[in-house]
Amino acid sequence: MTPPGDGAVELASLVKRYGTVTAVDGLSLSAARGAVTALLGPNGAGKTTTIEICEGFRRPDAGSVRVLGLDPVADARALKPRVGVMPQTGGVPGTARAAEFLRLVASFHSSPLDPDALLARLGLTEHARTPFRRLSGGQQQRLSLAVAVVGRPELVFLDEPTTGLDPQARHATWELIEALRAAGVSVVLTTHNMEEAERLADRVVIVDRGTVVAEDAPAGLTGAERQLRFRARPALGLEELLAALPAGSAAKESPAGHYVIEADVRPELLATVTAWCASHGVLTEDLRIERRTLEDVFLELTGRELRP
Ligand SMILES: Nc1ncnc2c1ncn2[C@@H]1O[C@H](COP(=O)(O)OP(=O)(O)OP(=O)(O)O)[C@@H](O)[C@H]1O
Repeated sequence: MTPPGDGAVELASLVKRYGTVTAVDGLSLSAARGAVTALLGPNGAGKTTTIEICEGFRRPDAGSVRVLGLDPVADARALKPRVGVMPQTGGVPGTARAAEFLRLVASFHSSPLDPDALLARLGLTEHARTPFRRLSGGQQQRLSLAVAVVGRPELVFLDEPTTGLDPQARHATWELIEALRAAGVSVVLTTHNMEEAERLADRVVIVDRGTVVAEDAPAGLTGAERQLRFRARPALGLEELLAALPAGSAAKESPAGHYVIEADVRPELLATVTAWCASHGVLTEDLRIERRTLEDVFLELTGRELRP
């Protein structure tokens, strides 16, 4: 096995089974220090299990784990003050009042952030005295995020930090994550939000069936290839249009009335498509040239079928 690198997180050939289910199946990844690494993957892909192994909450059945160069289980005491954790749910006792609990966590650290300023930043000042279990789902998540970062950790694990948040809270969370990155903190997060991954991540790691299927910077994954997209009336004769395009082009309608042409996008291609539309009495709307989205790449790599 190759020796681990010096990333904030180094995983090599990680395996975790729950009975007959292999949740993590030989997963290797390196999350660079001072960078935001986003794990994307369908439901059940093994993201949470992987993060929980990094947090020392679960032991792998095989493979190696290094977090800030240490073993998350054997070196748990050394890692605790250096690593912040925001679990997918919970993480705070139900009866704990928001501000009291955050101040308590802050008191365990040598140079914490100001808990009240953090509550204000995450829009929780009005709920400072509310017990955790009485907070709304989105407020609970924001408090969990505050708890994860109040100790000025070197590394934070955020499991779906913005799922279920309203747009305001989502943007406040993104800004906080950007500020962490600017301060040199290493961030490993999971998300199902492609916009979030594109906006925040230095590196995106796509996980499927317990293993990494692609990893790169967001722009590296979406590539330089471009597509032509437009809207028009449903059920245009795509085969006929395709026949007019250069060999190797592809065209699809999904959903009805939304067309994508994947081809070498040059001025001549645009001219051919618009000429074909004109000769068939088709008025195109929103005709545009764009890169593949991260969601396109994600669906290509992981397929469209629902996961059990
Ligand atoms: N404690 C457990 N006992 C048994 N099976 C489990 C346990 N935890 C997770 N699994 C199974 O392991 C697989 C991976 O789950 P995991 O929660 O790691 O996926 P995930 O990628 O985080 O999914 P999601 O996007 O839905 O949060 C799933 O098939 C899940 O049902």
